[in-house]
Amino acid sequence: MSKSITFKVNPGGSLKGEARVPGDKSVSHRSIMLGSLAEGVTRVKGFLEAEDALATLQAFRDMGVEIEGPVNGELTIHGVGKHGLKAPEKELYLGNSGTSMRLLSGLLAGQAFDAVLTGDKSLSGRPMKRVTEPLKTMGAEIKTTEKGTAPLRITGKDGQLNGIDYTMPMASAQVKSCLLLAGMYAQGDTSVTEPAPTRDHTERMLAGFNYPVKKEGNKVTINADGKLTACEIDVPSDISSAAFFLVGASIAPGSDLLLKHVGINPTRTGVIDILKLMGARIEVLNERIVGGEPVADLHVTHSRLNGIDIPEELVPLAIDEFPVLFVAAACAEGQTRLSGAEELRVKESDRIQVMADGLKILGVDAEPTPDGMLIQGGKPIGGGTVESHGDHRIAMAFSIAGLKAHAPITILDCLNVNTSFPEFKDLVKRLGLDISVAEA
Ligand SMILES: O=C(O)C1=C[C@@H](OP(=O)(O)O)[C@@H](O)[C@H](O)C1
Ligand SMILES: C=C(OP(=O)(O)O)C(=O)O
Repeated sequence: MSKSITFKVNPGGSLKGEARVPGDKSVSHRSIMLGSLAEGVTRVKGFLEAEDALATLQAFRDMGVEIEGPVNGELTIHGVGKHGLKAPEKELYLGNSGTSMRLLSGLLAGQAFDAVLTGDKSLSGRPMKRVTEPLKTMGAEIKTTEKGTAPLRITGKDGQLNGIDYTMPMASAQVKSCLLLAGMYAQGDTSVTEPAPTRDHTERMLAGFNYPVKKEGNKVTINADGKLTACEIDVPSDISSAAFFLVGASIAPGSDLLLKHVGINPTRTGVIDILKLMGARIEVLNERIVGGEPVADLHVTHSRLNGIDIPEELVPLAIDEFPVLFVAAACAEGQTRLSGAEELRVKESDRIQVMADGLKILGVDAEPTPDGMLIQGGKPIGGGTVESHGDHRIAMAFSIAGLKAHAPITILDCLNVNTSFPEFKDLVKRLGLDISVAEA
């Protein structure tokens, strides 16, 4: 029986102190995938011990990879080499994780065995044709439901995939990474061109494992000629988790927070740029490179925010941060307009509709549009009961809204916070939010 969890947030407070949020989810997924395919033993530090990354870990155990840990975020992966995975005895269940399913579809298309990928209700409703169509052009055999959704039934085409030169119709790091992983098993070059820059953790980590990958402008190219050599991976803290605190400290008077060791890869820092355009006070301190990824400490204090038109080029660079950025917009003076963000409609929930519905319940003037939202901010935020629709980022975003609300906020269906940030409620409470959890 799955339990249900409700967050109850009392209004007001500020966020103060120092924190290190958990490891980056995107980097954690990729550390398991590439570590498993490498030759030798890969050691990972800072791994995200949350359901999504653990689903990827379990999938590789199910394909015969010996992985020790995680213990305090540390893993030891005994790589089996590019051709060493074994046929799983059962379906690979990937829970709520779009990244696991889309990246694995590419990786498994060229194996010497068949596999079936399944997920929870939310993941089973998300579009998979964006990966299965280009993979089929490469010669892959993958069956979806009629709607183009999971389960994905993959017939391994060992040695029979061909490279392609593919221009993505949407800016998606998952599609790009899926095709690059398939390209490691294809004859000839596989090139992926992106319409706008997206997170490049796959490319960086491939280079870290010494696998040749070429980048020219917005085109990335790979082929099957390389091999992965085991390495050490230090996963930075997830800027997508830090985002809740960046917004919380910006909107709550008296806040002063230091967030340590946050990944500031330029393909992920849209949230900092957008908040700064709104007038946020965020200092990027102690910048350094850790295991091929830029990292810094972020110091954020309260400031007055103004509404803005969010530049469209920043959208893919902040794609997971919009639920909480909508809360920032609700607290900012004047109008904030988001456009060019239709991808938000196909995440764990329809993040445009679900946020607009919840903000309206709290008395915020929020109008959804097909590809974004219009928010008239600066008026008092009220209390009420909102639905997270089982989407972790919605649950955490409405919790942060409590800092500026005038009455308690109850958020239903919050169990899925465990997919990316199981420590959220304890950490945000320690830093100053009056949050409690009720289980049913
Ligand atoms: O590649 C990744 O790790 C991710 C890419 C993004 O998805 P899209 O590629 O669908 O934009 C993002 O929303 C997701 O949380 C993680
Ligand atoms: C969209 C997300 O993840 P995924 O696509 O991996 O489910 C997210 O974490 O916000």
